[in-house]
Amino acid sequence: MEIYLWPWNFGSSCSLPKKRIGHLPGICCMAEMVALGLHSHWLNGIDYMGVPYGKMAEYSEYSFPLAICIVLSGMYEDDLDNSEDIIYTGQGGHDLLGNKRQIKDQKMERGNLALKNSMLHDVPVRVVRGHESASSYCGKVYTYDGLYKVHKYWAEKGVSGFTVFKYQLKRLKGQPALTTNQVIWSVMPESKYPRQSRKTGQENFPIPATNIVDDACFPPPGKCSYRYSKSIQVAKGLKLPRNAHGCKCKGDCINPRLCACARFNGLDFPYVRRNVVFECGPSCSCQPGCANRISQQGLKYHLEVFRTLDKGWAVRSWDTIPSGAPVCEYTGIIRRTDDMENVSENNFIFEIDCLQTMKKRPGDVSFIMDVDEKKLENPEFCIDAGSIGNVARFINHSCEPNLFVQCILSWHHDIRLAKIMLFAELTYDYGYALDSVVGPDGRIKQMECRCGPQSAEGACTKAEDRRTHSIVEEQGF
Ligand SMILES: C[S@@+](CC[C@H](N)C(=O)[O-])C[C@H]1O[C@@H](n2cnc3c(N)ncnc32)[C@H](O)[C@@H]1O
Repeated sequence: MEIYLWPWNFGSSCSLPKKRIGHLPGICCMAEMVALGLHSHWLNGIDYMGVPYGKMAEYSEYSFPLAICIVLSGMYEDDLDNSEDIIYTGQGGHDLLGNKRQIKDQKMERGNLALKNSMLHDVPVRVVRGHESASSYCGKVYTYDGLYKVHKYWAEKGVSGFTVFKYQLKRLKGQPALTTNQVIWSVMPESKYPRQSRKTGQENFPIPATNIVDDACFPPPGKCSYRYSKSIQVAKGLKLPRNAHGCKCKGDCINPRLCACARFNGLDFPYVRRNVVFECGPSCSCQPGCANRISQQGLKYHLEVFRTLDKGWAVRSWDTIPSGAPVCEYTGIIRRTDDMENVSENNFIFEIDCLQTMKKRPGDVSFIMDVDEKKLENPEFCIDAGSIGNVARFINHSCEPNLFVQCILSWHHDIRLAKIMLFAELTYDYGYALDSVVGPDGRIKQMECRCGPQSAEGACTKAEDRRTHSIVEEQGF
C-alpha cells in the first residue's frame, strides 16, 4: 500500500456527486484524495448525507443527516488525534477568523447530529487528515486514512468554557496499517528549505521518506547516516581538470551549428541515449536556463524515498516521468577509486565508468575525443555517496531497469570524471559483474537480487546470466 499526498485544491467540483457511506470505489486507504467526492464540505470538517437521502429506498432504514466523512486538520482546540483513536469536536460555535477558538455553545444539529446518527446506525465514517506541508501552495496536504466508527459522544465544557460535542471514533480493524505518523517530511534538512535552496545545496522541493514496513527510521542512524547535497563534492587533494572553453551564445543556445558545446555533440543538443553529452558550463556565455544545461536544472519530479520489505530504502515518483526525461544526478564525493577505504562495506559507490556506459549505446564516439579505451578500462574515479549524497543514493538496482545512466561533460571534458545523470525510470542496472568483489573476509561478496520476478528463494530470476540467482557486487554499481 502506498501513500499519496495531494494538495488541497479540489474546489467544489465533485466526480462522485451522490454521497455514499464507506470507502469510495477505486480509492484505497491513504490514496487518491484527488478523487473528488471524498469529502464535499471542505470547510465544515463533517460531511454528511442530508435529509433528502432518507427518501431513497436504499437508505430507508437510516435517520438523516448521516455523517460519511470528517477532516482532521487542527481546526478545533478540543480535538485529540491518537491515530487509531480520535476524539473529534463537533461543528459550530468557533471563531471563523482562523484562531481555532470556541466563542459560543455548539448545537446538536447538522454535522453534529449526523455523527450521532452514524453512531446510532453503526455506520462507518471516512477520515481525512490534513498535514502541514511547505511544498503545497496552500501549506497543507491531505491523506485519506480509512474508515472509523463513532463509539460514543457526549457534551462537555470545552477549553474556552463553551459547550462542545465530543465524538470518540475508532479505526475499523482489517484495513491497511495507518501511515500518517510515518510520513517523514523531508529527506533533506527542512530548515534550509526552500528559499535558501541554491545556497545550501538543497533541492527545489522536499523529498518525503515513508516507512510502513518496519521500525527503521530516517535518515538511517549511525554510520549509515549521510548529509544531503544536491551537488557533487570533491575529495581533499583531488586535482580537477581545467575548465573547458565555453560557447559564445547569448541567452539560450538555440542553434546547434553555432553553439561550440553542441558541436561536440555532433551539431546537436542530444538527450536521448547518447553515449556522452556535452553540456554548456561555467565558461559559456549563455544563460543558466539554457536548453543545453539539462542536468543543471535540479529536480523536476516529486520523488519519494520509501522503505521496502527486502531492499532497504528505495525511490519512487509521484509524478509521471516521460521516457527520456532527466530524473536526478548521482551526487556524492568524487574520489580516486584507489583512495577508497572500506569499499566492500560502502553500498553507495558509483564508479565513473563511461566506457562501459558508452559501449551499451549505439553510435560513434570517436568524434568526441581521443578515447584511449585502454586507459578507461579501469575506472580511476568514483562518486562516493556513503557520507554525502542526494536522493539517487537510495535508488535500487534492477535487472530490468527503467532508468538509464548518462555521462555528461560540462565544465571540463575529462571523461574519467564525467557527471552521472539518471534519466527516466526509477531503477537502473548497476552493471554488476559476477565474482569481482572480495569482501573483508577474503570471500566473494554476494548479494541476492530482489528486483523483479522472484524465485522460490526470493532472488531475481530475470537475467539469464544470473543463473545462481545471486549477483555479486562490483566496486560500486
Ligand atoms: C545504493 S544502495 C540503494 C539504497 C539502499 N536500498 C538503502 O536502503 O540505502 C545499494 C544497496 O541497496 C541494496 N539493493 C539495491 N538493489 C537491490 C536489489 N535489486 N536486490 C537486493 N538488494 C538491493 C543492496 O544492499 C545494495 O548494496
